[in-house]
Amino acid sequence: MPTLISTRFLLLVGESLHLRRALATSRSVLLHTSVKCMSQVEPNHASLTLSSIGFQTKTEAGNRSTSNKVKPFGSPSENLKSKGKPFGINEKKKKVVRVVEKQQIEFAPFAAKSFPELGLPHVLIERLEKEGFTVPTEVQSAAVPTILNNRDVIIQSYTGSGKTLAYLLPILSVVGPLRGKGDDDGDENGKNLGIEAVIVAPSRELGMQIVREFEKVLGMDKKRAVQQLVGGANRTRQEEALKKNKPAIVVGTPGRIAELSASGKLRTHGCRYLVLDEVDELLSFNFREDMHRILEHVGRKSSADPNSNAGKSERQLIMVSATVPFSVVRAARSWGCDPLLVQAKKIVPLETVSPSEPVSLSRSSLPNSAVPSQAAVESLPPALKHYYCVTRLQHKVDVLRRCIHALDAKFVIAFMNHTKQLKDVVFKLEARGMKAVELHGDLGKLARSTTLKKFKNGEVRVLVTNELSARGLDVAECDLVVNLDLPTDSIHYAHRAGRTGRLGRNGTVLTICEEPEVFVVKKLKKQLGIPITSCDFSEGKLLVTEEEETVSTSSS
Ligand SMILES: Nc1ncnc2c1ncn2[C@@H]1O[C@H](COP(=O)(O)OP(=O)(O)OP(=O)(O)O)[C@@H](O)[C@H]1O
Repeated sequence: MPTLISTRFLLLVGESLHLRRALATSRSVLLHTSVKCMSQVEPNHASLTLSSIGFQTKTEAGNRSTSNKVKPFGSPSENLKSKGKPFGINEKKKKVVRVVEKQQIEFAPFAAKSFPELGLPHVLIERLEKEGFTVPTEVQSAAVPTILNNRDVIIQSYTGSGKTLAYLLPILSVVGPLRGKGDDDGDENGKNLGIEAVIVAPSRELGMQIVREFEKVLGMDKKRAVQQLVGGANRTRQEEALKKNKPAIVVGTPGRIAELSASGKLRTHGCRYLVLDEVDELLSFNFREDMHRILEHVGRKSSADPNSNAGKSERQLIMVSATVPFSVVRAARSWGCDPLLVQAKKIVPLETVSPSEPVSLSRSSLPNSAVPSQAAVESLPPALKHYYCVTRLQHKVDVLRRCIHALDAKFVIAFMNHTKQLKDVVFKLEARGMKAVELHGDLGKLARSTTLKKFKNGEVRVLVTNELSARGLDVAECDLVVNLDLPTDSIHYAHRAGRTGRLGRNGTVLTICEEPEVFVVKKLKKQLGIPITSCDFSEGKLLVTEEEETVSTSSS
């Protein structure tokens, strides 16, 4: 079984950049062999376990022998070295290759109890501890070792389950100042490695939030390793910062990244990671041209370079969303290299996902009378409570106010479909003594960030907004989401609802609708496989006005 053995090689040679790059160059061939190898282990395309793709936790190693010094297969140094017969490595280096026997693995760390189990570098774990991150979430337990093992992935897990750290941690294990090996500013020779990771997000708010998450883990003194490149901000200043700070990681919106790349100010051909956060949104028509440029250029050798495999992908592609329609699966198959679908409790090759069994919510695959699938349920945090209240259009804001009082909600996000109506709702709430503020894309960058800050600080109780805030916005304390207008489909419902109940917290979602719209709520209920209970508000209390229907969920 030569292919299986080759994927278990550990190289004893130093971890030079050239070696890493060369290893990366050989990815497509090696990943191909590893998938072949997996199909032998899992002949019926059953869910893969981390162990079946070559991971072992420290705990497991420790259980066998306290003197066992073999690191988990997921640890960054081995990952970079365990690529079998690397392309472009000279014979001398090949001779110092040693085979480490495959460890017997009893279980996979899908619910790891600590970050060290995931094979992250010590320095990174220290930083996580300082910031209060001690236990990985389920999706982090599954995704971190998989990404460290250099696999292209789609990470799908419900809103607020910690998907950002799920890709941020393996990236910081390999690039930037906290990586496993090397000095702060570059490779072993102090040479700057250029941009090594590009993270793309569909909105400025989300882009800036991802930057803050990186900065939190990097710490004050190393935060210049990441730079934001979002639209709406001063482009010249961003260009100057790129030159001065020489960041290893950039996070931005498609337009600004594509613009800077086209102008030659952002060089990403040598980039090792391309992350598409909220990938289903990035696939939308609006971003088509910019995404095309990004996918064609980031981590791909220029055709002008005679020594390169022009256009050949060396980058590792990481796609992320709570909702993964089949269009994303199709796109991932063509952009990625044998991608895996990583969910909280299972990892499967994307090849095994079919349109009839969607990964999660899919417009096309959920007919009107769709029976809810387990996958659909997986887009929403389990602890959320869903209600709807029927009223006339002119009374909607009053119902909103009564709901806030009844639930004593402190951080409320109210969604509407049209920007022009936001101001009116803010005005009505303020007139009734409730502090509110509007947030939408027509506001300037500064106004948007000031507004968000006010909401996060608790200076205002209600954020009245549109679809702009539905994706990714992370306000941990948000305890109530209200749909003042119906979302256009179940995907939009899921992302709006996901602004509350983050990371296991409780949260309530209320949809306020008119009588003729009730059938839409019932349709959402079926598609999402959740109870959405009819309610009313009276004497400062929430009253359930309908027997909760039992919603059957297929547990396939
Ligand atoms: N292991 C952890 N321990 C404690 N807090 C965590 C952990 N992982 C993530 N968090 C925090 O949980 C919050 C939600 O994480 P994140 O925004 O990454 O969720 P998400 O799954 O990407 O949500 P969405 O789908 O809405 O974008 C963040 O504030 C993050 O800092």
